[in-house]
Amino acid sequence: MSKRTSYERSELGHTTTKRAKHVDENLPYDHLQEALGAQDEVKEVTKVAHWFHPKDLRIQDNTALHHASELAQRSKKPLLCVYVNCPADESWHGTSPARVDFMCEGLKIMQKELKALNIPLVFLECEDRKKIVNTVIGWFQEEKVSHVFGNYEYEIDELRRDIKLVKEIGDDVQVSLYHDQTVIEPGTMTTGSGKPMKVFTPYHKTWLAIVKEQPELLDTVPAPAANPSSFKSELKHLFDTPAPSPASDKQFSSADEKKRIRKLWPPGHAAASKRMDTFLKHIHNYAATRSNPAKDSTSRLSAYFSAGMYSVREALQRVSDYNHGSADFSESSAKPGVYSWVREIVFRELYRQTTMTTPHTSMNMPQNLKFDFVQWEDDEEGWEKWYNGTTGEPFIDAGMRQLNAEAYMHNRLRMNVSSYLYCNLLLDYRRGERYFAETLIDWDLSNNTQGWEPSYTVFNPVSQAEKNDPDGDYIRKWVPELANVQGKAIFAPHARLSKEEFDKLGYPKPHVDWKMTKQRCMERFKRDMHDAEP
Ligand SMILES: Cc1cc2nc3c(=O)[nH]c(=O)nc-3n(C[C@H](O)[C@H](O)[C@H](O)COP(=O)(O)OP(=O)(O)OC[C@H]3O[C@@H](n4cnc5c(N)ncnc54)[C@H](O)[C@@H]3O)c2cc1C
Repeated sequence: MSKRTSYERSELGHTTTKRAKHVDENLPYDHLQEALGAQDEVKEVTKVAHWFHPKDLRIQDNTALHHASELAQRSKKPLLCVYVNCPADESWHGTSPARVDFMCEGLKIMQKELKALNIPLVFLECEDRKKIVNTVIGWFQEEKVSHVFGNYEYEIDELRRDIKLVKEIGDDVQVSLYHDQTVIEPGTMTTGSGKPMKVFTPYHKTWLAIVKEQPELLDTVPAPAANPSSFKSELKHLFDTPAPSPASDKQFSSADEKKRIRKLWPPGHAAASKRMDTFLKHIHNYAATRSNPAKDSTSRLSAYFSAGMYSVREALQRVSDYNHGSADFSESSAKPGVYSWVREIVFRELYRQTTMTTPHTSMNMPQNLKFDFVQWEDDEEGWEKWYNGTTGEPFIDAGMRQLNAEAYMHNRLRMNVSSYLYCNLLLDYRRGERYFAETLIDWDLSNNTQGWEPSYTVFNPVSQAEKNDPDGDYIRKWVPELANVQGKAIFAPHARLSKEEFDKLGYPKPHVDWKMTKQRCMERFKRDMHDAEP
């Protein structure tokens, strides 16, 4: 993948902890609610538009699109769809070439699907991310749109974008936003004292109870109804605007790479649905095998959820059908595979709630602000070895090589390589977080920032590999230098083989001593965080 490995200060840069706390106390989401509530109702419908964002790229079970369609049908007015392509926004967020290509191909599929319903999907180009709102408002005015629909995005910049939209769109256009990314609306699950829940175990328990009580939360909505065919000629100028293609800094490094990634990750709702079919055939094994990366037994649906090509409601509907029609996904009622998979979806739900209710997590700041006081090291050699997968720790190197080859990494490895980066190499975790964003096809700000949230747990890559890759097959697959190493030596070849045997492999010796660097990390965290006052 043609990707960058050194980042500008502004890309990793972050605000002060004081400012972070201020933002948390003045939620952009609340300001957006206020702005939406202050709008006058626009009674006369001229045209209805749905504005797609990079997280709702599907026409099936798309909440805002469905409501837009209903209004258009009721008022017998045309439904139009729009997407603003802003490469500068993608670069700002660090979106990977694989993900940009996946989205561009997905948009082409949607344009065709919508055209078959006589609904145009118009692509607007915008060079400056600060001008996205003005670009789209200009188009709404040109097309005399009276009602705009969209789904919420919970990251701070996107909430601010929508605040600007509502405030600047003018009195004769009404904006309506819907919750679409989750089963339970973010922000609504609160503790006894009315604060948003942040701890997984109680959140999970409550989530399971709510969904069991209200299985209708998993109901899906139909794709939009067709515009009358006469609109096809009336709105001729809106059909077939050229779909965006990846910008020059988002190109694959070779035609081979493009072919390989596209084969691994075919875009669109139909491809996601097929993947779900396959996964349901194996879901019974999920609890037992999900942590073994060699088994590759997880759903690999994350790219589809993160681009919104598949809705979690639709996925959970399918799981509920498998679960004998029941939305009781608790440990005591559901099969272990079902319980365990839904639990991961609940992590995803909690992380969206956290993004919305702790907005500083979208600002390159750790959730626990004390981690912002840690003095990180400048081990450039370690950094280079980490991203190339040549640290000399086989499990870490296998994970990083999978990431570089597939634009995806198994969850167990994500946990290990992140811990290795900020604990053992003691490098700023934000560098790894950004590298993930610029490489993963499934990059998702909520899951990525919260996956990278630093902690005191230091994973031991040798015992982790012994436990989760017991036969060493995952390591053998991704680190071919070790393909012929037998037995337990595969997990720590430098320590477990003779010097002569090791030297023949052409594999590097460990860049750092794990035990010593664990100790260094504990001392550093304690030293820098103990008296820190965010
Ligand atoms: C450091 C780090 C960074 C991560 N970055 C991302 C990211 O950018 N995008 C992303 O989608 N996930 C991220 N994850 C979470 C997780 O690794 C991936 O969602 C998972 O590996 C995707 O594979 P799958 O679809 O086969 O998952 P499955 O095991 O089939 O799980 C089903 C779905 O549940 C959700 N999910 C699974 N695990 C988690 C988790 N730990 N946290 C939140 N949601 C989860 C995903 O949407 C996933 O598709 C990260 C985890 C870590 C530790």
